[in-house]
Parts: sequence; C-alpha cells; structure tokens
Amino acid sequence: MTVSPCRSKFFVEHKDLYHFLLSVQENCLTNDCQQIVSVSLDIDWVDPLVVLEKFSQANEINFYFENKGKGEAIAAIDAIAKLQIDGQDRFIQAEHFIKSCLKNIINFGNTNQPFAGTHFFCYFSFFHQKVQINYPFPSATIFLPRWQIAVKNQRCVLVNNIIISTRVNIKKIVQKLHTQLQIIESLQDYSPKLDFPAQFSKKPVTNSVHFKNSVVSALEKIQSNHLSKIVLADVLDVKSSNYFNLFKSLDNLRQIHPNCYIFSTSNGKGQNFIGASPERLISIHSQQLITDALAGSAPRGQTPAEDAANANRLLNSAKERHEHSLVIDFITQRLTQLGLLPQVSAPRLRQLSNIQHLWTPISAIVPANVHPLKIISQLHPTPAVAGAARDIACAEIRRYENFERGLYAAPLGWIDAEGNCEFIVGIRSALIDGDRARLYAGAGIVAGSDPDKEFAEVQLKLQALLKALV
Ligand SMILES: C=C(O[C@@H]1C=C(C(=O)O)C=C[C@H]1O)C(=O)O
Repeated sequence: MTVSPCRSKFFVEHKDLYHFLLSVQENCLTNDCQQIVSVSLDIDWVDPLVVLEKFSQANEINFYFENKGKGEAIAAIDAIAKLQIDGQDRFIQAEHFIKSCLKNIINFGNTNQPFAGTHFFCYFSFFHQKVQINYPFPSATIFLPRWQIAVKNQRCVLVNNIIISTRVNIKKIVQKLHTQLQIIESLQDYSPKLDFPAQFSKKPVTNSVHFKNSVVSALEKIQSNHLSKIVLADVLDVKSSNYFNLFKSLDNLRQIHPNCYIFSTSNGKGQNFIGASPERLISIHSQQLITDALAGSAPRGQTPAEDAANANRLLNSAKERHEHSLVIDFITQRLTQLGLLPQVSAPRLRQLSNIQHLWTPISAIVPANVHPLKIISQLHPTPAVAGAARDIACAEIRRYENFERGLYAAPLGWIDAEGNCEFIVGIRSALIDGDRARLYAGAGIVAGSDPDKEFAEVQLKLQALLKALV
C-alpha cells in the first residue's frame, strides 16, 4: 500500500498511530474482516461536561457520570456499537454483547491511566418489561462510544473508538481525531452558557392522598406478613416555559451534591434521564467489589445540634435499623450464592445536603470468572429500591404506582475490558423531554412507617432535585 507523506505536526506526533491503523487495515484486507481500535490519548485537563455540551447531538446517544468528591468524571458520546433490548435475559445478552465486541477490539496508546482503553456504557430499566408502551428507553442499552473523555486526579484521557475496515481512509480518520483534539483544547476555558430563569409549573401525578393511601394499604400487607418492606415512589411532573438546559442542571447537581453520583443519559431521540444518586450498586476495581446497603433516612437539621439529634435518632431507631438490615441481608445472601465471601462493615451515616441515610459498605473479592453483569443481575433490584420479599414487593409496586418506573431506581454505569466497573442505582432522577420533566423519588415502607413522614421524605427528595433543574 502506498503511504503519502504527512506533513502536519499532528501526523509527525502521531505517526505511530497512523502506521498502526494502516497495519490494522492491511490485516483487515488479508483476513477480509473489520477491527475496532480503541485509541487512548493523554490530553490537557478539560471538563468532560463541557465536552459533552459541545459535542453531543440530539440524534446520538450519550452518557455522563461524575463523582466530584472522587475527582472523577466521564462523558461518552455517540456509539460505534450498540445493543438495545427488552426482556428477561437482558443482563445475559448484555454480557454476551460485551464479550463478543471485546474479541474484536485492540488498543492503541497509553492504557495504564484510569479510564484509558475500552469502556462500555450501560443502563437498564427497573422492570424488564414496560407497561407504558411509549416509555422512551428500552429495558437495556449497552454501547461502545465513538468518543470518551474522562478525568481522574486532574489527569485527562480521550478515547476514540474507531472501526477499521478495508474501505475507510486512515488519513481522514487521523485528521478527524486531530480536529476533535483541537476543538477539545479550545474548550479549556469555556463555560456552558446559562439560560434566563424560566417559569415553571408543577403537577404531581400522584396526589398526596394516593401516596399515603398506598402506604396505609402496604402497612396492612406488612402487618399480615404478606411482605416485610416495600419501596413506594412518587413522581412530580414539571412544565417549563423554556427547554430545560441539561448542562446547567447537571452543573447544578454536581455543585449541590458533590458526594453523589451525577448521571445523565440520552436515548438519541430527544429524551434524557438525569439525576444525583448517593447509592452505588457495585464498583469493582482489580477484583475488589464494593456495594452499598443504603436505607433508612432522616432530614438534615437546620442547626448542628438539630442535625446531630436527627443523626442520633436515625442510628438508634429500631424501625430504621430493621429497614436497613433487610438490604444488608439480601445483598450478603445474593453475593454468597454467587460464591463470593461478603465482608460487612459497621453501619455509618451517609450525609447529603438535604438528607442523611444509614449506610453499610459491603466488600468482596470477585473471582475472574464472575462477570460484573452477573452480579448486577443477582442484586437488582435490592430491597433498598424494591422491598422484601423482592418478587412480592415488585408485584405490589406495579399495583400501587400508576406510572412507569423506567430507568428510575435501576442500574446505570460502565464496564471496562478487565471487568472493572462502576454501577449506581438511578434514584433521585428525572426524565427530561424538551420543556417537560418527570421527577422520581421513593421511600421504604416497613412496620412502624408513618404515611405522613414517608410522604414528606419523598417530597424532600423531589424538591431537592427540582431546585437543581430550574
Ligand atoms: C428509593 C429511594 O431511596 C431509597 C430509600 C431510602 C429510605 O427510604 O430510607 C433510602 C435510600 C434509598 O435506598 C429514592 O430516593 O428514590
């Protein structure tokens, strides 16, 4: 093959990449195949949210994940491979999809840095089947992005996943990467533009009477030993005079909730699902798994003394401890069934800006043959978002809630080629569709729950989210 001389600085600096891609293409010619290359480049620091705002297109899917406290943020834009499915075996199919893609991926560049190399982005719905036929997300989406930009510990990595076939023009591919890099570099001092405040109208879909009646009815079922816990959610519908500014909302969320996971995902059809969740479903780093049992809540106090009193009451409440222990028992049981040896830490407080929770991190070593999605399929939904016994609670949730949960309270995160992953539970979240938003939040109901207090807890969560959206 003839290689024309490349004179630009980029080609000189990246001649290794250029020659690497050419050799991959020659291999494709010989074997009559396609190959995916994950190109990882260290770049100067830039805010991934700003890159998302600049690069995302309404007709392309994307994903955003940030934990400000951990100094981590990752944006994934557009897909070069994607699986969108419904049905019960969605986790198994997702695992197969990832494994079969990985067989055809090679890496280029420095893959030792955090977030370098191939990452798959995944989001699932709470139930594997939807009742609301026109709900805008399928029950599982897994994609390999075209562009991925991430920061950790002040370092920044760009990943460009490229399909190499016999037909593509390697020079054009390298030029495109060069152009994108130049745009990204120009974004270092760019801040997203802010809209003028809009007028908002709010309409709760379930009124307080419906929610409280559901709690009363659920308590009767708990009393008669039909189940021991159920998590009931409520929604708040909001209409704005302007389109919601997604980036402003995400920026607000990360400022207000620096120790939560801020997330956003687009279906490529104009709808986005965003939120700020304190709950990690699983993270795995070098086979070390951590999952959060998070259940049992109290508001933050207005003064340090009130705050401490609320915290003390929460830590010492038999009702809250019972609600919490149902989650620990379920998680440890499920991990044990998978052959893992869960280690349970002492319960502590997870204090957020508006609310505090009982929190027990649980850790385990994951054998190399257990895929993260297998663990997720066993854990989701935990009693933190469904109830106990789980199947009964899920059936009752369908009966009580007169809206589709969709992506609310469901797993959402990334997996890399080595089986490292980070998945959260998509609570305190909103479905955004132009000038409309539907906000979701719930609360766990156990024996001793007070319908007024549970309603107040849900409202507290919804209002905190609403404040960030407007
Ligand atoms: C279901 C939600 O939160 C869950 C319910 C909690 C509770 O009732 O104490 C606490 C944390 C979460 O496990 C939600 O915020 O939507």
